[in-house]
Amino acid sequence: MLLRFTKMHGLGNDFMVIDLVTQHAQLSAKQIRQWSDRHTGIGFDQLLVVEPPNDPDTDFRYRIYNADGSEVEQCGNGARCFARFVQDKRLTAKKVIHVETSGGPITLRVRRDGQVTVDMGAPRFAPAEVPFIAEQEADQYAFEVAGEQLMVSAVSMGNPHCVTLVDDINNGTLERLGAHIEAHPRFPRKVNAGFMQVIDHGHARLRVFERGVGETQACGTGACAAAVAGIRLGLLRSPVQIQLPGGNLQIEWAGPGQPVLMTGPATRVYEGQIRV
Ligand SMILES: N[C@@H](CCC[C@H](N)C(=O)O)C(=O)O
Repeated sequence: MLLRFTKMHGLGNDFMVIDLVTQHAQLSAKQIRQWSDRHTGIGFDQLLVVEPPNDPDTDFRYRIYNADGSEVEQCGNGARCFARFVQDKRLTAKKVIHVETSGGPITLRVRRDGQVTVDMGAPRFAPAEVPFIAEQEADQYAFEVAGEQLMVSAVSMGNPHCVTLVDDINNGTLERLGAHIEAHPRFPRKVNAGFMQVIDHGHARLRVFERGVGETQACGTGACAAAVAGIRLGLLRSPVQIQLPGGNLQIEWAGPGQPVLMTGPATRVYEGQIRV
C-alpha cells in the first residue's frame, strides 16, 4: 500500500507529516527510525501524525514521534506545520483549530500573512511534570553534569526542558554537555537541553539539543521554555524574540498560570508517497 505524506519544516526543524484521518497505517518505532534516516530514508527530526480526535470538542489528535522512534508529548514547530497541513489538505476550513496532544490541548491560529500562532497552554514547573525537580519548585537548580556545575531552569511545555544560560551559544557548551544533559539520570524521561544567551530584555539566542534527535535548527517548545525561564529570572520581558539557528520565533507569556503564545512560519517542502 502507498502512504501519502508531506515534507514540511518550521525554521529548519523538519517533519514528515501523515494524514491518518483519510488513510490507514500501523506505524512501528523501527519504521519511523528507518524513515527518519537522512542517508537511507526520507530524513526528518520528527514524524507528525494527524488523527481524528478522541474528544468531540477538539478538531484533531496530533501525535509526535522523534527521529529515534519514541512518541513524545509536544512539538511547537510541528504544531504550526500541523495547522498549515490540515488547511492545505482541506481536512478543516477553520482558522482556529483545537488540537489534543498527549502534552495537553493546544490551539492553532493561521494568520493572514501565513504565519501561525500557537497557544501552547501554561508552562508547568511541578515535580511530576519535570522529573528533575525532586525538591521544591524553584526558578533555578544547581546541577552537576559530566563533572561541571550548572545552574539550570526546568520547564515543562507538555514535554520536558532544561534551560542553561550561557555567555555565548557558540562557546562549545552544547557540543560538550548537550547529550549528557539529555540522558542525565535526574531526568528519567530524558530531556530537551536548551542553551540560551540573553541579548537584552526582548531578545535571546538559543540552541537546543533535542531529546531523541540531537541538535535541531529550531525547537518551538524549547523557545517557549527558554523565554519562560528568562522571564521568571527577570532577564527577559514579554514579548521576546528567540533567535534560533534556523530563524526567529516570537514568544509571549503574561506570567504564571497564563498560556505561552508562539508565532512563526510553517513551510511545505514537497509531497511524497512511500510503500508500507
Ligand atoms: N522540535 C520540537 C520538539 C520535539 C519533541 C522533543 N524532541 C521531545 O522529545 O520532547 C519543537 O519544535 O517543539
